[in-house]
Order: sequence, then C-alpha cells, then structure tokens
Amino acid sequence: MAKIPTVFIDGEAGTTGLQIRERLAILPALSVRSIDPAHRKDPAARQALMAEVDLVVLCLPDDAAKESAVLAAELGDRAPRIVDASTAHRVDPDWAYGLPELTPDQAARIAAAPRVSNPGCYPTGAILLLRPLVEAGVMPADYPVTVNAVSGYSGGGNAMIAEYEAGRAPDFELYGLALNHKHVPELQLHAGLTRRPIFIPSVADYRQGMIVSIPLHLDTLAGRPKPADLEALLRARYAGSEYVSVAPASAKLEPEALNNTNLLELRVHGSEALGQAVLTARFDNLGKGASGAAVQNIGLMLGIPVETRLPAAAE
Ligand SMILES: NC(=O)C1=CN([C@@H]2O[C@H](COP(=O)(O)OP(=O)(O)OC[C@H]3O[C@@H](n4cnc5c(N)ncnc54)[C@H](OP(=O)(O)O)[C@@H]3O)[C@@H](O)[C@H]2O)C=CC1
Ligand SMILES: CC(=O)N[C@@H](CCC(=O)OP(=O)(O)O)C(=O)O
Repeated sequence: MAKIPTVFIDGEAGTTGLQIRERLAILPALSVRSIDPAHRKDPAARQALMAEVDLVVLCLPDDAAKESAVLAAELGDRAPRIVDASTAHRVDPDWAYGLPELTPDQAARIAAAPRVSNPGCYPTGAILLLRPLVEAGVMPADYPVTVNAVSGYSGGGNAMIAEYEAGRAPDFELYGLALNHKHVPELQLHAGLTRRPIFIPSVADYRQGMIVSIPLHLDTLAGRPKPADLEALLRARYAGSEYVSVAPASAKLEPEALNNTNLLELRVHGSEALGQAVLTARFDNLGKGASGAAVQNIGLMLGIPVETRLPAAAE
C-alpha cells in the first residue's frame, strides 16, 4: 500500500494553524504529525520533525517563518515541501504564489513546487478582480488603482482576537493609513500592476469575513467598458472554477456569508449611465484568505482530495 503523506503544522496553536489542523484532521489521505507543545518554539525540535514529514505548513510570524524555511533547507535531500502562510516569501521568485486561480496554469505550478507561499487575505480578493482586467488590456498596467477592504478581527491573529474579545478594541477603524500595508507588494506584483496601488484596509467588531472593493470610473478604462462587459470578462475567466464564482450585483453586501468555506464571490456593481463601477470580492479571511487556501494548496501538492471547509460547515 502507498505510504500516506505526513504533514507538520509549524505554529499549530495559532489562529491559522488551528484552522488548518481542523481541516486536515478529517482527511484519511494524509496524516498530521504534531510537535510536543513544550518544544514548539525550539528550532532543533522543529527541524527534527521536518526531517520526518513530506510537507510542512508554516503558520508563524514572518521572522519565525523565515527561520523555519532555513531549517527546512538545511535538511537538503530530506527537506519537506513547504506551504508558508506568512508574508515572508510572497514576492520571492523561488516560491510559487499559492493562488491556484491566478492564471490557468498556476494550479499545475503549485502542484509541482517545492515551496509555496500562501497569499495574503486582502491580495487574494484584489488580485482575482484585477488580474483578468489587466491581462485583457482593459485596465492599463499603470492604472491608478485604489483598493478598500474590511476584515473581521480574526485577521489580526491571536493578539487582535484577544483585544476584541476583551472589549478593548473599537467597533470599527481604518488602518494602514501610512499607505505601507505589508500586502501592497504582493498585490501589485501578482495583479500585474506597474503603479503602486493605494490600499486602505479596515477592521470591525465581528470575528471573520472580508470584503475587498475597487472603485472604477469606466471612461478611464480601455474601450470604455460597461459594468456588464467587466462581469462577462470575469465570468469567462473563472468559468469552471471550484471555489471562485461571479455573483450578480447587489445594492448591499455583508462580509460573513461565506464563513468557514473556501469560496470567494466576485461582483461588478455599477451603472452604465453613470459610467461607474465597483468591483467586490467577498470571502472568509480565515477560509480562502488563509487556511482554506492553504489546504487547497496542500491538496494540489500532495495530489489528494481535500475538504477545504471547516468540518462544522461541511455538513
Ligand atoms: N489570521 C489571518 O487571517 C491570517 C494570518 N496569516 C499569517 O499566518 C501566520 C500566522 O498568523 P496567525 O495564525 O494569525 O497568528 P497567531 O498569532 O494566531 O499564531 C501564531 C502562532 O505562532 C506561534 N509562534 C510564534 N513564534 C514562534 C516560533 N519562533 N516558533 C514556533 N511558533 C511560534 C505563536 O505562539 P505564541 O502565541 O505562543 O507566540 C502562535 O501560536 C502569520 O504570518 C500571518 O501573517 C495569513 C493569512 C491570514
Ligand atoms: C485585520 C488585520 O489586522 N489583518 C491583517 C492581515 C491578515 C492577513 O491575511 O495577513 P497575512 O496573510 O499577510 O498574514 C493585517 O492587516 O495585518
């Protein structure tokens, strides 16, 4: 009988790690190996476990993720394949960008890659909206893009969750107003933009769920498209996609509808008469924005079927 692949989640006790663990625990096609909690921050213990598994998932702060990638590389022939959930390697050309829907051949690239960098939650939505427009020539690569977004507080990991759940955080706030959010470089690179986009995230007092939105003046795009043309372009691009779909425009949109799934909905709202549109992406920041996406990538890399929804949501 073929050996069942083994996976070690480095950072298993964190927000992203726990959710990946829950999703992987129900899969018969792989086996999760856990580290002794007393040694979970010990580099030698982590490296020893890495040497015994086929794949390691890094659910760590950036510096610790960089350290783990070095620990894995030191193993040479015994190095496991890696999925990194942190920001550390998302614009590194030696790592495959873990967004299978990025281009028609990206899923195959991920399946063959030794090292995969899981995308940031906000860029996942923005790139899926923007890249098809840039590739089609409708949006010039130097277009002055603005991306607005709202996230549930789980996006900030254990520390932010504790602040919100203790009632010490505001109901809603904008942040990243110095315009230097850590997601801008990967958003720009993988959307195919030559001009740095403006990105304004916000966080509100609900646990999880995200909306990314991008306003457009249609007369500034090539060919002066109507909202329906943009919608048709996105529909054609994601036809047949298991997780990404194009939904009808709506007057209102709330961020929690896709929680605990790996689904992502794109919409083109707008008015032909006004020559204006707003593109939106709705998804779970912990699902397609993090753990669901990581499990999707693990399935591609190990060539096994996976359940990307949380077990509680999969019934
Ligand atoms: N939350 C989200 O929506 C998303 C998060 N990510 C990324 O995933 C990664 C993890 O984030 P998240 O799960 O939110 O963060 P958390 O703070 O919830 O979890 C991080 C975990 O890593 C542990 N840890 C810290 N340093 C080390 C170390 N040196 N060795 C081993 N373990 C260590 C922490 O332990 P302790 O708490 O004891 O320090 C904690 O258990 C980050 O890079 C984040 O940017 C990516 C996409 C979305
Ligand atoms: C609400 C909140 O604080 N969100 C986080 C992003 C969460 C995330 O996805 O970041 P990574 O994928 O890069 O780890 C932030 O803005 O820093």
